[in-house]
Amino acid sequence: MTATRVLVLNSGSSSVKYQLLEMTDESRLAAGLVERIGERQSRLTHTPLATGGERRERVEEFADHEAALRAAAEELEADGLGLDAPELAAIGHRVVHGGRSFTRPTLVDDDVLAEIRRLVPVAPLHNPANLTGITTAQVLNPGLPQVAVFDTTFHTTMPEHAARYAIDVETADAHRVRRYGFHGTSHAYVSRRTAELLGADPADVNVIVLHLGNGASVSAVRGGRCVDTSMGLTPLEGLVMGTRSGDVDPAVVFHLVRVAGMTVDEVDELLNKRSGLVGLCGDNDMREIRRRIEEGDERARLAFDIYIHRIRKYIGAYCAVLGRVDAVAFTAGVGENSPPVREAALAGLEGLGLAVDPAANAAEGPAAEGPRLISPRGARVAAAVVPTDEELEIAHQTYALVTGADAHRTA
Ligand SMILES: Nc1ncnc2c1ncn2[C@@H]1O[C@H](COP(=O)(O)OP(=O)(O)O)[C@@H](O)[C@H]1O
Ligand SMILES: CC(=O)OP(=O)(O)O
Ligand SMILES: [Mg+2]
Repeated sequence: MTATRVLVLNSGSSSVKYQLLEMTDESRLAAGLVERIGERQSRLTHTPLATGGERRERVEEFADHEAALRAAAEELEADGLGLDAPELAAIGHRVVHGGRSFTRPTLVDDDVLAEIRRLVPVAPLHNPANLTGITTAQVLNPGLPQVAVFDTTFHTTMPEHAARYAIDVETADAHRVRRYGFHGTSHAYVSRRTAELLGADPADVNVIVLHLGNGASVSAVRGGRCVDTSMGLTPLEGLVMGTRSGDVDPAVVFHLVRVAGMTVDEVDELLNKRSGLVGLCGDNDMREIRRRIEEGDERARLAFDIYIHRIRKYIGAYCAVLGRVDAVAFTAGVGENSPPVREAALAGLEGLGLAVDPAANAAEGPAAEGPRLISPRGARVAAAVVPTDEELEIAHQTYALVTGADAHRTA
């Protein structure tokens, strides 16, 4: 029997998303999510898509990522899709930080694991979870190929003038301090799909991709290659995010340590977990923030305005970086689902050739599924909503590596 299936694991700081894909037709056989890992009431939801069965839910304590993955494996097993099924060709893992070591998807061995572990200090919320995903899967099926697909890979094409910080070169190099960028799998996939939406070859298209999820980043993509992105040494730089501050004057850190008496770890926690939208208004879910704004809540309004202002600054900056922009693409949880964010991000930018068609932007139901344009006919720069699919992209990369096939093109 030929093994044509790939299991994809996307382990986040407190959640694991997984999907089992049949690569011959790109169908999804099962999908699931374990949330609130480490809390008393973790929740697993599992949808057995192959059988058309009912969605199942388990609310219980999953103390860590290993427990969460074992539970996910049990659910797959219950559908006859366990990790020892002969149809399974490999497991593809999202790994957030690959430093400069990994410029392509990589088959995991002990050296690869050691390198991912070495990078934990620059992705403390993400790489430990990714490592646990790999080591747990290795225990569950020791013979199965495990492939690491890195968030940083797509950004390794950034030129030195975009990737370097203007700090002493020897110090920076000694400690590998530079801009790496993240969400690369999403930026790669969405920029390619945007070119397809325009009916153009990705090599001929310049795109600004706005990945607006809980973590958020923007990239400037010229002819299919990343030339700049907003995240840096770690996923903290750039846009205002759900709980992360994005750009601040680095002296804020010295000030809080010297004047407020905080420890470096406390400042780290402040900027990563108690800042961004949650720090500004107490909520990080854009739906809730919009609801509060409708009720006249001033703190929610200001948080929204700060969030949008930062996005607009990056759009302007990346117009200058690219020189010619063909499209601005919105993706991820907020980018795909929030018409007010898209409208506010592009309002008044006609001078840059950007505009939003209100009806297309607000469309709901079947008209709002899949990649679509939201700019008016004849706009100089296309504005688009292009749903990301990190899992499909990771599955492609993984399958290509283990079968020796070409990873693309996707549908
Ligand atoms: N219908 C919606 N309207 C507005 N925002 C939404 C909607 N659905 C999801 N979101 C936003 O998307 C975020 C999650 O985005 P997602 O890309 O799934 O993030 P992550 O992968 O980082 O967990 C939520 O926190 C919420 O702010
Ligand atoms: C790198 C990063 O920020 O990832 P996420 O959005 O999944 O937190
Ligand atoms: Mg995400």
